[in-house]
Amino acid sequence: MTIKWFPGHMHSARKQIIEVMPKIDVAVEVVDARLPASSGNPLLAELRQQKPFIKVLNKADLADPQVTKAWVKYFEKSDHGLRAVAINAGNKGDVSRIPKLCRSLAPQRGKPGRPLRVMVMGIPNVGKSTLINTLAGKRIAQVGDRPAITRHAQQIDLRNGILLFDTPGILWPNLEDQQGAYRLAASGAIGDNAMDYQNVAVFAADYLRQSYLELLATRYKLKDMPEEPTELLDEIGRRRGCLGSGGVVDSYRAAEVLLRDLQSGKIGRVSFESPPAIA
Ligand SMILES: Nc1nc2c(ncn2[C@@H]2O[C@H](COP(=O)(O)OP(=O)(O)OP(=O)(O)O)[C@@H](O)[C@H]2O)c(=O)[nH]1
Repeated sequence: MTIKWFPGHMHSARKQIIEVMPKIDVAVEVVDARLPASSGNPLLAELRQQKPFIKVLNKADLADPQVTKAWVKYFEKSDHGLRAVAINAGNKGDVSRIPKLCRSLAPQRGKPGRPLRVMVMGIPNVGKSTLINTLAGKRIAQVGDRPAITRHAQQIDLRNGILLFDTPGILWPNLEDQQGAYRLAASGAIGDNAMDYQNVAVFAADYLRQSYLELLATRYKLKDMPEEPTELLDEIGRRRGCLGSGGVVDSYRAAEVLLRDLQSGKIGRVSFESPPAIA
C-alpha cells in the first residue's frame, strides 16, 4: 500500500493548536459520520486540555442512522466534557444546533464585547467549509443587505456573538492504521490518488458484502454473491457493463463504479465503523 498524502504537517499544526487553544472558548472537530474514529485527528484529544469540545458527525445523511446514534452516545459517554451532534452541513436546521450548543458550553461568552470564540477543525473533505458557509448563510437570511461574514485574518465574525477561527482548520487523520486508511479512501475522505484505487474498491466490496449485503445485492441486482472480493468486483463490473475488449471486465472501471456509488450514497446509507462497546 502506498499513501502519498500530507507529509509532515504534524509539527506546524501542533504548534498552531497550542497557540490558538487558549484564545478560544469552544473547539469544534468536524468528522465524517460514516467513520467518526478514523476521520478524527488524534492531536485534538491530546491538545484540547479542558476546553469544551464538540464533535460534529457530518455527512450523517450518508451514514447508517443506527450506527450514527450509537457513535453520538459513545462519544458523550466516553468523555464528559464532550458533546456530539450528527448533522448534514448543508441543512440549516441541523447546523443551527451548533451555535446553541456552543452557547450552552460557554454561557459566560457571546455577550456584547465578549464574543464566543469557536475553532472549527477537521481533516480535509469532512465538510468544514460547507458547515461554515451554512453557519454564515443563516446570517445572510436574517440580515439580507450586509455581508454575513467578515474575514479578519483567520477569524470569521458571524455577527451573532460568535467568532469562528478556522486556524489551523485542516488536520489530517492517522494513516498508520491500515484499515482506517482504507476506510478513509473508500469513503472519499482521502483523494483517489492517495492509495491504490482498485485495492480500495476490493476493500469496499468485501466490507459491503459483510456488513451491507442487501444494499449491495439490490443496487447491482446480484443473485449470486461471490465470496472472493475481486470476483465480486468483477461481477459488479459485468452488471454495469464495464467490459473491455473480448468481454473481459475492466476492473478499473468496475472499481470506479463501486466507489462513486458508495461515496455518493447511491448504494444506501453506509457506515464504515461502529463504536466500541461502552462499559
Ligand atoms: N452528503 C453530504 N455531503 C456533504 C456534507 N457536507 C459536505 N459535503 C460535501 O463534501 C465535500 C467536501 O466538503 P467541504 O465543505 O469542501 O469540506 P472541507 O472539510 O472544507 O474540505 P477541505 O477544504 O478539503 O478541508 C463537498 O462535495 C460537499 O458538498 C454533508 O453533510 N452531506
